Amino acid sequence: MATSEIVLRTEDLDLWYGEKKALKGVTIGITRNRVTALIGPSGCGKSTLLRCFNRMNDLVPGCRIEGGLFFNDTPLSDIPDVVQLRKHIGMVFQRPNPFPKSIYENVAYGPRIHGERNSAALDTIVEQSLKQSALWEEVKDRLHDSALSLSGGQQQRLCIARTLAVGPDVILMDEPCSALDPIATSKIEELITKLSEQYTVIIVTHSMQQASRVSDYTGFMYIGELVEFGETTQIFERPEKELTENYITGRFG
Ligand SMILES: Nc1ncnc2c1ncn2[C@@H]1O[C@H](COP(=O)(O)OP(=O)(O)OP(=O)(O)O)[C@@H](O)[C@H]1O
Repeated sequence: MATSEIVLRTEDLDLWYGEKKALKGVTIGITRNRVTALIGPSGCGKSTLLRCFNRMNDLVPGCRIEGGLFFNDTPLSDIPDVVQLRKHIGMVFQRPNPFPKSIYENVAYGPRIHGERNSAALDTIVEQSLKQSALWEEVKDRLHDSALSLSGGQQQRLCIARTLAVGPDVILMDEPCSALDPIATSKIEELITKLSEQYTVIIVTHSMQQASRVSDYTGFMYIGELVEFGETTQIFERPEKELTENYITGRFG
């Protein structure tokens, strides 16, 4: 595969939280404009790996990383400014976490931080981002209402809009539907599929159904190791490793 198709990559990546080794020799390449799902039992290191990609682990005391971690072939450690890095690699968390501000201000916040002051330009970014996150029709008449007045599913789509507003390449999603009901979940899943036309998405999920519905590639992790990685259909229909098969058939979890 041409390197240009790989947007993010790790090479023999180890990570420790103090004495505890949470990632063991993980090598993975994330394909541009595709959805990659990370699955595996609780505590296997899915979120840890996801957080490596936008250096969220930098903030964790005692966390140490060895091995390669690259964004478009540039080592992540060479990128001096994590604010700039996170403009390119945005993140959506498990629980929707809008700021206690208006819907408009939530989306305009990032572009403002990155220097956009023109109000017409901000209006355009807010409208486009809300359209891309499939929220515009529901909120266009109440942009100045508090974001906290939205439902959980709407708040999560607002958080996605907030990420899109700064023009990222990659969107990291850490169990984005785990706090949502089935209808809100299916809206987010539809959105993920649509977003992958333009963005690269990496999603951590506990739901194998969700991984098989939304992703092109799946990585199965177990106790800090990436046991198997490949096209989602292959992982779910013809896993190569017995451990993967045992997990996806529900023999342990
Ligand atoms: N900030 C931290 N400090 C110390 N240990 C941590 C920290 N974050 C995670 N860990 C440990 O690292 C291991 C991997 O955790 P991680 O959250 O990445 O797993 P996960 O697969 O995402 O789990 P879950 O599915 O339950 O969210 C676990 O043993 C966890 O306890």
